[in-house]
Amino acid sequence: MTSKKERYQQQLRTPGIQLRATRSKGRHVMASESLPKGTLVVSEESAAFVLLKASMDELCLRCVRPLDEGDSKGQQQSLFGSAGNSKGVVCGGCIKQTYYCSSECMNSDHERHSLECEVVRHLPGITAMHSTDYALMRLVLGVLVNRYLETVATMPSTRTPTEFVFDLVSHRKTCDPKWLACVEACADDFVQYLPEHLSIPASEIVTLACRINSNSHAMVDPTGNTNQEVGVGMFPMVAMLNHACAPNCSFVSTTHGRMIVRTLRDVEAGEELCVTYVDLCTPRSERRGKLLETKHFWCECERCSCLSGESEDAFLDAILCQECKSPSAYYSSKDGESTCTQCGSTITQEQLSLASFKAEQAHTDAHDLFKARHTDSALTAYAQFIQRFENTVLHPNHHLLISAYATMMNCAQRLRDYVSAIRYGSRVIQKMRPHVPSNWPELADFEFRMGELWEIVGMAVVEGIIAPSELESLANDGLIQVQSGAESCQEVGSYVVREHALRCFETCLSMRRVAYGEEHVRTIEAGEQVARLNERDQERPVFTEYK
Ligand SMILES: C[S@@+](CC[C@H](N)C(=O)[O-])C[C@H]1O[C@@H](n2cnc3c(N)ncnc32)[C@H](O)[C@@H]1O
Repeated sequence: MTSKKERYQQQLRTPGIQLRATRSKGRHVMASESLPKGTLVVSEESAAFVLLKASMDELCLRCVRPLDEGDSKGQQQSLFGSAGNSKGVVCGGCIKQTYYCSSECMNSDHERHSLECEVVRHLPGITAMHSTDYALMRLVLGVLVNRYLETVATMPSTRTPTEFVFDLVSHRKTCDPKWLACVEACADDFVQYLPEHLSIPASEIVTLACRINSNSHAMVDPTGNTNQEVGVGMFPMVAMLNHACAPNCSFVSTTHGRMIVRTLRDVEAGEELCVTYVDLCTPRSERRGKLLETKHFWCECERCSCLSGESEDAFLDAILCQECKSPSAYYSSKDGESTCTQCGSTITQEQLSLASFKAEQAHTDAHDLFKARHTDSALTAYAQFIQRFENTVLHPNHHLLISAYATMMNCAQRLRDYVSAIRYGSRVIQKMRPHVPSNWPELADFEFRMGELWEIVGMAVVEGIIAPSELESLANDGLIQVQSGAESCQEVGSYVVREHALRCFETCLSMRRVAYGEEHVRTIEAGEQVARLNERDQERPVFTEYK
């Protein structure tokens, strides 16, 4: 008989990586030898996963491919009754909640789905009645079904065994009581519908829901086209990695629902391998608050323990000194008064809070317009926000500015103002870089988008749609060398594509090789762009439009 620890270590197959457990850190993953950047730490198939409601009729529940890529395109068939979708194959038994790309996928999932179908049918009603998350309860069901199938398995499975899910921390005692009360009421109804062989006390359903809540991972668009979250799954080995606000690893989902963790930089033997559970560009207090609320611990990582002024972290929510406006200064607060670390001028705590509040309010107003798709008005509101607060009130690396420029980039792209989108995008990269590790996947995505934008702009110049003089705003920002004026549109445009688009795609490629690995669809996509531009070419650019 192998011990539980050995079974865990067998799952973490990578040499040089060890699972440890201590009182202060709980279980965690260590590098037992030095690991170069880009080392695959874990590659795991979920113990169970579900698709979010918005993706349910877009992706196959079996292979997670888009439904219209399956061979049953346009067919309407069902193992359980009538079907009503023009894409893929739908189960009529649980009424538009389970779709497959092909009848092969449907048939191979039949044994599993037949165990859950009846409960799934009632799930929208049960979860709505108790204000409980549908995906959470469907994942509870998925785990129970997979656990049952493991006990009767005749076929070897590549999935991580569900026994590891039942070992994860639940934090049930420290959960939000209101949330817990809803889940408890929901569990009471839920167990009524469970078939006999899945039967389990309602209280255990609640603990399982808490485990899922504390340890699940979002799965993103498997096509690699967007960062949209499409599903959520249980990856118990990935869940062994603790959090740090300056992580040395990141996790990304792959096509077909796997989750992989890779090192982002060279790691020394004896270092703990960590990922992040929160957005790294949010201020320390926000990160800590979110971790406390959702993961039930107070973050004491190196970045959070750094004293103000010793790290860039202090600037994420810093108000500029109203006297000296120095970007290397911040207000140090004591006894209700804040003193500038550079010039010593003081400001009251109320004045400081008011300045932050006004900036946050203006930012929220602009963002609301964006969400309502009033793109022109949103862009105007953001421009006013920038004019009013950047360099006067907010520190240049303030998190609201990062978020504002990222949304302005989206707005400009929606409005097909690609030159402005480049300007905003370059600000995002510049402001984000100090707060994220090298080879950070999100930063690589921005580089890719910048590559696309530079190529669009370059080709538009070649074709005379954009005059070279229109690039002046980029030249003023130091983003492009000013041309002498003697060059033709063809020369200027080609220069833009070669020197800017290609460089961005190359940067993205080298980052994704580390964070995603050579075989990931996103690395391949970046490699293809580099190869295409290197071979260049008179063809028009192929780009995905931002919606
Ligand atoms: C996904 S699990 C990580 C594995 C966990 N240590 C275990 O023993 O199962 C997340 C939980 O680990 C703990 N944790 C993760 N990172 C931590 C950190 N930096 N400091 C303290 N606790 C942490 C918290 O209890 C958190 O809810």
